[in-house]
Amino acid sequence: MEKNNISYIDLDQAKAFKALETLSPLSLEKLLTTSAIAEKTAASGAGLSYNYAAMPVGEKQLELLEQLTEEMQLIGKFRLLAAGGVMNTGEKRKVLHHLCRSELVGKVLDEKGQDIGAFYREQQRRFSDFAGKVHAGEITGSTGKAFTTVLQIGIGGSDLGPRALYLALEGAVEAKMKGLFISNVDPDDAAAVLSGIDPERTLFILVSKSGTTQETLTNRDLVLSWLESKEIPGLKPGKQMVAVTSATSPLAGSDTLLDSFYIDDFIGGRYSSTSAVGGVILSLAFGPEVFDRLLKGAAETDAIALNAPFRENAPLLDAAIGLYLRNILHYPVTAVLPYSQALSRFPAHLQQLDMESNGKRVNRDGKPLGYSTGPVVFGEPGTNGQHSFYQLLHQGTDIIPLQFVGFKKSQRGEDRNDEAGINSQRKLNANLAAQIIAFAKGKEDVNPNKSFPGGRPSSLLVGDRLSPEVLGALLAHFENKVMFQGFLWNINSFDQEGVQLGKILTKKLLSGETEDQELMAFDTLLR
Ligand SMILES: O=P(O)(O)OC[C@H]1O[C@H](O)[C@H](O)[C@@H](O)[C@@H]1O
Repeated sequence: MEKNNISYIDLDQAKAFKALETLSPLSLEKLLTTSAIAEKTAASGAGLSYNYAAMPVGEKQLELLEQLTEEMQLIGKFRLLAAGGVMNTGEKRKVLHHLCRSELVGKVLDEKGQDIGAFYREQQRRFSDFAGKVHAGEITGSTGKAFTTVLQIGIGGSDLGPRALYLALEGAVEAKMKGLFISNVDPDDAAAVLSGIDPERTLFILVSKSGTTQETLTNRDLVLSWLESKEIPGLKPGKQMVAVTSATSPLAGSDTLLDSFYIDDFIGGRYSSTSAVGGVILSLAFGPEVFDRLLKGAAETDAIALNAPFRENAPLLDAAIGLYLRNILHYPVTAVLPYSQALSRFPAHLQQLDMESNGKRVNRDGKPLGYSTGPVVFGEPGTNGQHSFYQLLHQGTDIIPLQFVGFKKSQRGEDRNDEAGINSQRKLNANLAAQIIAFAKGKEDVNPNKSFPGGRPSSLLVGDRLSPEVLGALLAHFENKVMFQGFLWNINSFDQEGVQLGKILTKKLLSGETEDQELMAFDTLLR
């Protein structure tokens, strides 16, 4: 037992988990009733609700899952994390992305006694003030023209979350600036984006927490050279750019740039969308007040995740049921299917959030695990996915649990009734409801090729409309679900050693230091 009365045991040592393993699986068809649909629901933030009536868990499973969350002390671990506990055991760091939204359990001080939350709020005040001055024309491009476009240069957590949130907000609120993104080191990415912008009116945001990421530094240099190449009188490339980085990075304190905004090492890349990493572009593109609304929604979900009892705690329930699917029913894959085109890049963000957090094979102390951990995550918006991979989901040989997301209203409210008086939003959600039932119940047919096995589980997160608050809640729902599952697997969800080897081999190859014959042979194929 460590201090704070928190103990860390592997999942397969938990009594409740062993008891879960003894239960026989339940028939989804028997569990799925209209009363279950009415009752098996829990709240997340900003009015989001999580329905798990089409998941294969009955009363006994839910009781044992609740016991498991208590035995593994999930809430105590969350409280410890939010209070500044060193929960990133691989890098010996605190994990403080929640602090960007609220002081969930009060102030958090660093080793020098500084208030870390105050630092985050000061940075938010700075970039909010900066955005206001850009919108007012008080801050312009180096040739005196107003900025109309904001272009983020970053990759991984410095791109996926911010890009997903930008696209999700485009239809929710009036944009003040056009947002664009360059991430891949593939020169065609930058060339395609740069071909469509006005260099004098584009503000570049260079985002790299470490300040050392090869793709981002390469694209920074490419953009600065591109600006130089335009030979526009008076244009100073560095003064068309701001940086977002950690105070310890080589990019910190650059005086060649227009300004810099900071995060610290306690904000992990895939958890950084509610820090300056997402906040600068979202405040410039939509206004600081919109970013504030997003933070408010996320804070509501954080509070539910920390304080609500199990059956009323959507992130905790979602995490526990996901554990059951992964470690009792042994499903290695899950799909997140948002029935909202605005969330087109949200599954891509969740791939990094979930798979980079929980794609681990040793526990938080480095001991190899004897059970499965993070699932493969994929997804596309509905209804498009129905015309792509739903064949496998319905009639394939493997069961893939599904996580649907839906909204009662469209964002823009621009719709049309057809001759039967049915509008597009109604058709979108009728498809969603129909898919849940088709997956769960299936359909028998004398022709095996036309029969649907059913028994394919799904959950549904539903909100009224995808507003900034609901988007913040959705983001925090999955961040907290991933965190809780990491606690259940007793792993460190907050470092990412698995991405280092590829980088090392690339660096050796490019510097001519490698002696790996096979690596050089493949490199030759590509030159
Ligand atoms: O923000 P940066 O330091 O440039 O890192 C960008 C990304 O690259 C790393 O390889 C990690 O896998 C990600 O977690 C991180 O978000």
